[in-house]
Amino acid sequence: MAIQRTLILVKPDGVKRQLTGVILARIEAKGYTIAELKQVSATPQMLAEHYAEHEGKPFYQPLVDFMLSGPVVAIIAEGQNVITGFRSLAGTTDPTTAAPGTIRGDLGRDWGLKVQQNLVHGSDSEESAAREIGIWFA
Ligand SMILES: Nc1ncnc2c1ncn2[C@@H]1O[C@H](COP(=O)(O)OP(=O)(O)OP(=O)(O)O)[C@@H](O)[C@H]1O
Repeated sequence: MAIQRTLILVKPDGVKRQLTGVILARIEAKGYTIAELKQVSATPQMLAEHYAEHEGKPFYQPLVDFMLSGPVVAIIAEGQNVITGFRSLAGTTDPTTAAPGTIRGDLGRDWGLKVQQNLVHGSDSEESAAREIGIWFA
């Protein structure tokens, strides 16, 4: 498997809870390289592109509003199988049931939080990674 690049976001809940460093440490400890890193305030236009596949779903607008609620940290990570590997490191979408040992499983808290407050995003395919890197690192 060739070296891949993926787009990772530390979502506004992760930034507000000051977990950016912990999340970066887990990415680096896995052996992935941080190729690019920046804090960004997303725009509605960026989020419309990023979440285009979810447009029309009931959670779409709450998700967009949440992603506009504070800065995010955008990361390009590189490594062998990093696309699938990071999603495995992140854990399943819902932090309340994500496995221990994963970012969402260990750091997601049951505060009656919404599913969208799941700390991180990671691209799900090479096509998504290329598209999303274009949005966040235009
Ligand atoms: N049922 C839901 N209710 C509220 N928010 C949701 C729901 N399903 C998904 N989301 C939000 O939309 C995001 C994108 O959904 P998707 O199904 O692509 O999840 P994912 O692949 O686990 O997460 P991501 O793409 O952010 O890494 C999720 O990370 C979550 O923040």
